[in-house]
Amino acid sequence: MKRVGLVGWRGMVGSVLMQRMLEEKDFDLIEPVFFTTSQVGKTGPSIGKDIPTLKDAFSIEDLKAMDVIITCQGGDYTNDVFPRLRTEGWKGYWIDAASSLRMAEDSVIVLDPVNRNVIKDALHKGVKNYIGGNCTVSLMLMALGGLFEKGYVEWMSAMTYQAASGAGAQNMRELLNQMGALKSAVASELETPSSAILDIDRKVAQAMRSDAFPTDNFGVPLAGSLIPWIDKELESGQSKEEWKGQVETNKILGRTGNPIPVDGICVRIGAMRCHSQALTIKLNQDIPLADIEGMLASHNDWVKVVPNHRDISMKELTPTAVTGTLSVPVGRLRKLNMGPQYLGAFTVGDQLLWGAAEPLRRMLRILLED
Ligand SMILES: NC(=O)C1=CN([C@@H]2O[C@H](COP(=O)(O)OP(=O)(O)OC[C@H]3O[C@@H](n4cnc5c(N)ncnc54)[C@H](OP(=O)(O)O)[C@@H]3O)[C@@H](O)[C@H]2O)C=CC1
Ligand SMILES: N[C@@H](CC(=O)OP(=O)(O)O)C(=O)O
Repeated sequence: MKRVGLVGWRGMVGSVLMQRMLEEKDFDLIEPVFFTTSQVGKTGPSIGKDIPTLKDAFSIEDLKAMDVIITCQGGDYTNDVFPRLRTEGWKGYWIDAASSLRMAEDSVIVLDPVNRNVIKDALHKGVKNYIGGNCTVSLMLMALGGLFEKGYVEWMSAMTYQAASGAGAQNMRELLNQMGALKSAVASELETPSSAILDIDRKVAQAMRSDAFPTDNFGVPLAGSLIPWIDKELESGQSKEEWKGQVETNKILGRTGNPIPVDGICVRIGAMRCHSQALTIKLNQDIPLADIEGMLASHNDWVKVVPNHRDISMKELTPTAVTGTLSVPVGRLRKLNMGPQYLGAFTVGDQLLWGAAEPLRRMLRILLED
């Protein structure tokens, strides 16, 4: 049995990974060893079998004893520990949720329903580093994999509506506290049906702009508003989240030259853990809509084509419908006014499942099969 070290299993992404590994009985197939940066020697999680107490996630000696390490601990941890482990001669497989190593030459971005061939090729060539993709990119490819697989995408623009969870657990709490603060600011008016809506609106705006509004994590209000910037600012004028769209999509698809252009604007909105994206796709030929729907629907087991009608879109193509599930609905599919090669689409996905944890545990399964 492979000895698999788990780092970051207690965090938000790590907890979702643990839940999925338990559901899929992954622990039956491995000898798990749990690591921590803060609780060395304490009892590990309950996984239905005996495990050693928690080991030090900074101990290169302990980490070196692993055949595989899966980490959801974050980029700072990766940047610190990974180079030291490799310098010390560790030859095991590194599976990571953080972005640090994604664009490295000796790594593969894993999303096996889309790039199983790229992963398999890399394994046979001896590649040891397998990194989960950016959540918006992975969710977009799960939805549109059918079109990319057939080579029909000339370029794509993604306008995103990203959930609070992408910024971290504290940000999810802050979003809810902001919602609560807004409700409290107008609680009595809301209970009085005759109160004027513009007075309510003025009080809400005042609350959002007041210094007392809870913004320690986001820096600005999100509830009742939005944030049109995610991640760092780049010289190109893109946010780093927007930059990832093209480079990661092309790397996942295994395209080395002649990248498919992908660009857009990434926006944080007040959803909890589902990212949504409005996509404009330029096809390289005029493909009938029914064929496009068929290609998308048959690409993988999780994508679901939602017919382009009002009621079903409102019910099934939303964060409310998708949250906590592996389903990736794609809908609002129609040819745009710009011409028959221009396709509009809208997709939603849980950014902690297919956007973060699920590709990692599936990579472990591929290693166990290999
Ligand atoms: N959030 C996201 O959407 C995505 C995140 N990622 C990557 O995953 C990394 C981890 O993200 P995320 O899971 O959100 O990070 P968290 O902040 O939830 O967890 C990170 C670590 O913090 C420590 N920790 C300290 N206090 C607590 C506590 N009260 N509860 C739980 N853990 C605690 C744990 O380490 P210990 O047990 O060692 O103390 C834990 O592993 C990110 O840095 C990013 O690189 C990737 C894709 C999406
Ligand atoms: N940047 C994403 C979350 C994330 O962690 O992305 P990455 O894994 O590319 O750093 C968001 O804020 O929604």
